[in-house]
Amino acid sequence: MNFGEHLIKLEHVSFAYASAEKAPAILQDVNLTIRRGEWVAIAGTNGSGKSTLAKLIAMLTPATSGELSFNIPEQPPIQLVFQNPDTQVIGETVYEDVCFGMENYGIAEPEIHLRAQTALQKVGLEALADRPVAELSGGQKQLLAIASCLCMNPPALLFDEATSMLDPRSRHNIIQVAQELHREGKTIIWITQWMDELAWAERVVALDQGKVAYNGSTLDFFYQTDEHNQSFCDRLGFAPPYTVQVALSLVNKGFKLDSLPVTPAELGKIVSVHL
Ligand SMILES: Nc1ncnc2c1ncn2[C@@H]1O[C@H](COP(=O)(O)OP(=O)(O)OP(=O)(O)O)[C@@H](O)[C@H]1O
Repeated sequence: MNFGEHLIKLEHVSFAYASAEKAPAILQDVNLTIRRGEWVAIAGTNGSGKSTLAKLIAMLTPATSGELSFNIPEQPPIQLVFQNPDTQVIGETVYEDVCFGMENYGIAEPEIHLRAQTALQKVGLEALADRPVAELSGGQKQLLAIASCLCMNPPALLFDEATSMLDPRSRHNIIQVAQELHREGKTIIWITQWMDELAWAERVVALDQGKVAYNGSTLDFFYQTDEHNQSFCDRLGFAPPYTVQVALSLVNKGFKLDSLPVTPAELGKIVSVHL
């Protein structure tokens, strides 16, 4: 797949907290390019530096050394969806909340209304516009957080473990909304510890103790093995998603699969050829 020009580029970027001078840097010599329209997943164990990298990419904190360049004329360039939607909710009602950021940006009233309606529709919350935010479920609050981001019309959205507090149905909803936004051309940066969520990404960047341990295709992350028959996913200490486990088990039993799946739908298609 061909992506547009680079949106964000990190060259030899390191980050250390001033308060932890003697400890190793949280991010070490990170080189990374994110292109316009791409879906990049950033994975890694607890403490590997994912959220720190998110803060740098979102310009919330400066790097200690190295260079970050942004090729984003739009304002605001990136919007973030955090793990806990309660940290992002400000308004009393759904409608008020979704309008808050736009008011702060000085967007004119008729435009605010139009954007709010469009964004709420996109995440399926239009019927709840007058509902107090306090009465929303966690999943609905997360959809509201996404709607608030969309109102600002950023070219890129960064989801920092945005599904980790949600039940499977709400998780599915959020992923579907993100997929739709990606189809519309938004750049998606998806931070996660859920290996099955990597399936939607075009590229996986895996962090290990602050360093980029892998930067490549999702397929290779799960299926390319070293001399010890360990994939990148195995080496980072994660269990591969169920789809990959089933495919590997079929291959081990002697099935010749035409291609290797990362999503359940791909697995279904491949297996149906053998029926
Ligand atoms: N304010 C701080 N001062 C010093 N060290 C910090 C601070 N905030 C985070 N750290 C350390 O930075 C490291 C990376 O944290 P970060 O939150 O980026 O990791 P993460 O991969 O997002 O982890 P998780 O999956 O648990 O959210 C951790 O070792 C953490 O303890």
